[in-house]
Amino acid sequence: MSSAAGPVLKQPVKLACIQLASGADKQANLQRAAEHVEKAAAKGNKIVVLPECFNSPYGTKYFPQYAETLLPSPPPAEQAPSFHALAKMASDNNVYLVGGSIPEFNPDTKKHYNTSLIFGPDGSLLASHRKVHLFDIDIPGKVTFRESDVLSPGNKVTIVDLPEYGKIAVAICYDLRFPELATIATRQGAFALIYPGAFNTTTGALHWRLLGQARAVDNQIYVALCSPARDVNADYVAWGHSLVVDPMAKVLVEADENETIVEWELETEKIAEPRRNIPLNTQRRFDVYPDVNKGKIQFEEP
Ligand SMILES: NC(=O)CC(=O)C(=O)O
Repeated sequence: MSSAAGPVLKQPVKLACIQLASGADKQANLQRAAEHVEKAAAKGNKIVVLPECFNSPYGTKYFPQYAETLLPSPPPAEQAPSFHALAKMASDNNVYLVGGSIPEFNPDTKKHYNTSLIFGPDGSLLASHRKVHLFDIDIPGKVTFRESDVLSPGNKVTIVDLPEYGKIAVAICYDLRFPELATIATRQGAFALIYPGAFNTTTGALHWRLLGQARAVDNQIYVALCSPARDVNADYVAWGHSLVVDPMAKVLVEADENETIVEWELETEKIAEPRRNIPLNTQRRFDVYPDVNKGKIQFEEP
């Protein structure tokens, strides 16, 4: 559904990306995430974001090992410790929590997914997003990765309504490279595109910041990218550099590669002004590009 009014941020809101250093111990990762969510909340952040695969190392061999079964929802505690830890982090700290992503297993279909769980301040699950575009690339001598060896893709654009603030869109890492998903989310009224992600030292150096700025300027809304901290001893070395970009594509805050929290207050007028001054929203020519999906099609997921 297209939002005639465009993206709306109802009031200023502080957003934090936690650039978490995580390792092989899931319980320790959850504990560390909880400590950082508490720190971010204590500084007034109301939307807190964790990185992709924050509860495990990132790699196809790890997905089945760390996967949790998330259905039925809410799942039994022993089946989904990360789900329950995230719910508690959100409710203990009264924040909206974009819970990075975790590997998910659906025992009915026998499929694995890379899934982000989004919780409200009361600890209830508001939405989940399964990575739509799987990270299958081969840059010889640099980085080869095939998520599709193990994972299945999600098949929807994920918009989450935060009643006091407005709508956010959540997608995961490689999804950032696909502008269509971002523009559909924007037309549905999202004021921010939030991507837990884990680019690497090859593609991160080339494209992470550029893509964050590109999605922001394409859509004239905020973009937040949340990476794990870099661990040079990991199988997959994350780029780090979590950042927040404004609707004019200015990078407002950016981490280096170390564990840290980046935060920024998002402002209503910072969205409204560029949209008044450069009114892309009313100038689109869908008559010239009729193959563009105007965001009406949503697929149900099992
Ligand atoms: N890890 C990803 O999903 C994406 C990535 O690293 C890239 O696009 O580059």
